[in-house]
Formats: sequence, structure tokens, C-alpha cells
Amino acid sequence: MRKIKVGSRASQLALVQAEIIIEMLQKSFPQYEYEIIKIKTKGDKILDQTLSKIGGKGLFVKEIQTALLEEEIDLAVHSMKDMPAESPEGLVLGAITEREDPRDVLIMKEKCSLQELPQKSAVGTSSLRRKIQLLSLRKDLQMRDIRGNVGTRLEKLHTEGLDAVILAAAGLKRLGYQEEDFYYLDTTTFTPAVGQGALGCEMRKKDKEVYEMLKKINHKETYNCVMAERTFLKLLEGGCHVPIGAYGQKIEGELWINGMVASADGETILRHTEKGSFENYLEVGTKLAKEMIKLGAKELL
Ligand SMILES: NCc1[nH]cc(CCC(=O)O)c1CC(=O)O
Repeated sequence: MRKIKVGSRASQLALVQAEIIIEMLQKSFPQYEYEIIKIKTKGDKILDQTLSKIGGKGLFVKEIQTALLEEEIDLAVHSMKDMPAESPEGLVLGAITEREDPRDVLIMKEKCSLQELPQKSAVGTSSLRRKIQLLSLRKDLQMRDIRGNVGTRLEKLHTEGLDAVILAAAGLKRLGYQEEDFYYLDTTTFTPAVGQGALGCEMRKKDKEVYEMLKKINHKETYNCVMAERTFLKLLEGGCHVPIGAYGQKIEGELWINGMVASADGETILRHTEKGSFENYLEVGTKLAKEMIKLGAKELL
């Protein structure tokens, strides 16, 4: 029986995520053996520069995609948030599993609400999307660049004299951090990254066996929502220096999607909501992009 080699980054979160996918596959396909292959990516190696400077999106996936194409692995588990809008030739997303909490979260050194956070508190994040949205809610805050995996960033709360850090709820929950320490940022005023909270399984297009397996763990609702978000991203992507976010949801049978595009300095933040047929998710994502371009999104890119 074939052994399924599952490629993952070596971070603790990535490994937990790979285990989640293997567990789902084992339920329906116990006859296979599964093995995790750890792969170092450029994003894991270069830790002293902000992500947008060293290439932004794709940094955490390229080496893993190469391993798939070279048949060193059969399946790659990615955070959908880290994936560029398009897959390379020969690869496809065989499944997107059910989305975890899509929200961003503030973890304070001493838990309080955003309003209660003392004036000029130092907040760590290297994401432009997070920086400008937090500043739009609290202009006085001092944003500081921090890099590293989730554990490292939480340690920096103490070692770098920060008052708070912003992280994704999904990653924190998967790693077992306590929800009572989370201050949730609402998705309507703090738009998540495209794909945030969702896991994607990438495979070789011609691998029919893996395709059948992934079909079984795909979550259609999440798939359609994330694909709408990615269509929006693809149509707008002007580079990695631009803060972009989108969040799609199924509401009363329809697909609703919120989009956010901002200027790099945070002076202008555009938001727009579209809705449409849940089955025509590509159309809904396209409509959102077109409407936001009418509102001036391209001039911000
Ligand atoms: N860029 C790192 C990354 N990629 C995905 C997640 C969280 C998990 C997810 O969104 O599914 C994180 C950590 C974070 O932003 O806090």
C-alpha cells in the first residue's frame, strides 16, 4: 500500500496542522501509511527582515511546492493565508478543510480591552494589514515589527518590552493557547487576511489517488468562501506592500464577502461588501474586486 508523504514546514503550528489533516485522512483511508516530511522555507530561514522586504506571499510555500513537483512529497498542507493567489503549473488545491476562527486577536501583557490599553502602548506585528487597521482604531499606539513563529512572537511580548502582539486566533487555538487571554478583533472593523483560519491541501494535478482522498476532506462552504477571497486577491494584487484583506461567509444561503484595501501609510482604508450566489463564488470575488477598483483600490496599490 502506498505511503502518503505529507510535506509541512517545520514550525510547531505547521506540524500540528499537518497532523490535523492526516487525522482526517486516516478516518476515511486507514489503509494508507502517512509520513510527515519537514521542509524549510525561505520564510523560516530569514528571520531578521520584515516579510514584505524579502518577498511577502509565497515565502512559506515555494520550497514545499517544489518538493511536490519533484515527487518528494505527495501532499502539502499549507495555511491558506500564506498561499499566493495562484498555484504553479501542475499543482492544484485538492481540498480546503473547515475554517477555524478567522479573526485576529490581541494578546496583551496584562489582559484588557483595546480601549483600556494604555496610551502609546507598544504593539508587535510585522503585517501591514494588521498595523494600519489597529492604528485606525487607536492612533496613539506604537507599532513594532516582530517576526518569528507564534511561540517566539508571544515570548517577544516579554523580551522586547511590548504591551501586546497581534496573532491569528486559528493558530493560537490549534496550539492550545487559552481563549480567555484573547481580545478578539471584530472582522467588520478588522478584516482578516485572505484565507485566514483555513488549511489547504495542495497536490499534483495528475495524482488521481490523492485527488480522491482530498475530495473526502474538502469543506465546500470554506472552499467557496476562500476561493472568492482569493479571486479578489488575484485581481487586486499589486505587490506585497499593500494591506489587503477579505472575508467570505455563507449567510442565508448566499455568499457574502467583505473586502479591505488600504494605502501603505494607512491614510486611506477602503471597505466594501458584496453578496451573490454561493455557487458562483468566482463571480462574487470578481464583483468585489471590480467594485473596489471603482472606489479607487488600484490607485492605492
Ligand atoms: N504568517 C504566519 C501564519 N500563517 C497562518 C497563521 C495562523 C493560522 C491560520 O491563519 O490559519 C499564521 C500565524 C499568525 O498570523 O498568527
